Amino acid sequence: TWIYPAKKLPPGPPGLPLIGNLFQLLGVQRRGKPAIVIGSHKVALDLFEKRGSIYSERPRCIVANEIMTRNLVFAFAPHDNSWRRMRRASHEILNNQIVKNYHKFQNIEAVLLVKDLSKAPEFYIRHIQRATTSSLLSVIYGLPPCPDPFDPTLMLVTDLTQSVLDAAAPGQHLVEYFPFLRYLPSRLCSWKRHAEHVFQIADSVFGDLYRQVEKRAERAWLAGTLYAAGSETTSKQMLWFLLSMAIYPDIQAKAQKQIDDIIGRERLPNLDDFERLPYVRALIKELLRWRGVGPFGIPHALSEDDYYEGYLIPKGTDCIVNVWALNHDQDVYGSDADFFRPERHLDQDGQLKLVASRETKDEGHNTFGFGRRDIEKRVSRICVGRHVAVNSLFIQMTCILWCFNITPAEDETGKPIFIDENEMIEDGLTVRPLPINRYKFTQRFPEMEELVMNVLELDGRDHLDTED
Ligand code: HEM
Repeated sequence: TWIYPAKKLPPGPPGLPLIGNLFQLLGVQRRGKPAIVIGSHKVALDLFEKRGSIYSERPRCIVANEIMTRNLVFAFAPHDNSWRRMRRASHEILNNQIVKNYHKFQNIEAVLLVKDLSKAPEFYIRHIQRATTSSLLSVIYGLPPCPDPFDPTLMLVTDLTQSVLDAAAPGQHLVEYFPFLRYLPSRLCSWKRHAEHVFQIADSVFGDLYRQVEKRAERAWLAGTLYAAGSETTSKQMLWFLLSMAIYPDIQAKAQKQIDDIIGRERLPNLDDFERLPYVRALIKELLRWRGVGPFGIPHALSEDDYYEGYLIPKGTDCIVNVWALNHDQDVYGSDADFFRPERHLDQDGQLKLVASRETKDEGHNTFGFGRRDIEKRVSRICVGRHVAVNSLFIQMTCILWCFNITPAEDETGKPIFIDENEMIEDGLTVRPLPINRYKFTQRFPEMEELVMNVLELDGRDHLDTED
């Protein structure tokens, strides 16, 4: 990071690292590319929402976008007509109204999830990935649930998504700063061979999935993008949920009390309970705020010169938001912003309320990114899958809390292991908790298994036994 030399450009940090600084707007250079790092709600709102039409470009990303996915993943693609077509098409199938049609898939996946957790809790990460990914297979491709947590296609899509996320993280490859390296022959560059290999595999996997439902392969990558973008993010957010429940038992107990009061023990929760469980919804908002999976979101870029507060921001500038800092801003969330406290999203009657900042809209966090909601079909880059994501989180979390008490696993001496909420693994653009086997799932009442099997039987899914 260097200070940008020209006087009228935003001020740079004298030797400060990029992450964690408290400036509202920093002008920096990343190996010759102009960039700004935004650390304030006001600046993010001014630039990405009020001036969204020119701040919705994506930075050029040679490896992730041009080689690995040939501009076909619209999440990283330029803000052009092809992006507009794909954005509009995904809005049509993922908007707030239409997502109600997917409740049935999400409900049944959550029931399969708790069944898997009770049978083989040691594979909790795979169970969560399976449930999230499989419900997206149903939403996007109309395919039936995939019961096997080790299904080769699901595992391949997880690996492909990880390769793209890694390659898209700022600073991963020298070629992003010296674009002429792109023209070196593949045999001389392992990064290029890897990127081309990822493209071949992804093209064949997405093509095969798409051909199972329709012959028109040209939309295979659009569907593949939604599938890949949604599965990794939502599963990692669920891993943070398990961690938060294990280390905040009082919050777990409050959520369970509301679930027990409203739903009782005679039936499992489903997505029709959404409005009736404000504490669980506040818990989701708080989870996305406190440990959002994307600490820097996806960078935007500026498509024409702009002046802001007297500073020139040149066309082509990369715009990175320190989403983590915004989500932990004490001016917005108070002096306890670093703590996990769902109550901050509730009023004195226990109903959801807007947290202090109008900039976060009704979401109460910035983890789904930026852009105007009213014109999101045409301009905005805000996460197009956020309604499906919140519904998946809601039903998976509610079913787990209804069935189990989540506690830290015990060590060989029988003592609960210590789980550090600040330890995390960075996977390119996303973060997740450490993957050690660290939770105990204790059934809350004996009739649980029978009720779960009844639901699966009624749905015709009782034959889906993952142990086979
Ligand atoms: C907890 C879950 C999720 C999180 C935290 C998340 C977060 C994000 C973020 C930060 C962005 C970038 C926004 C920006 O540029 O300002 C984004 C974009 C996107 N998300 Fe999500 N997402 C989640 C789930 C999903 C799901 C379930 C889907 C699909 C079903 C999805 C599809 C997409 C797509 C396609 C984009 C690119 C939008 C564009 O560039 O126009 N996401 N998401």
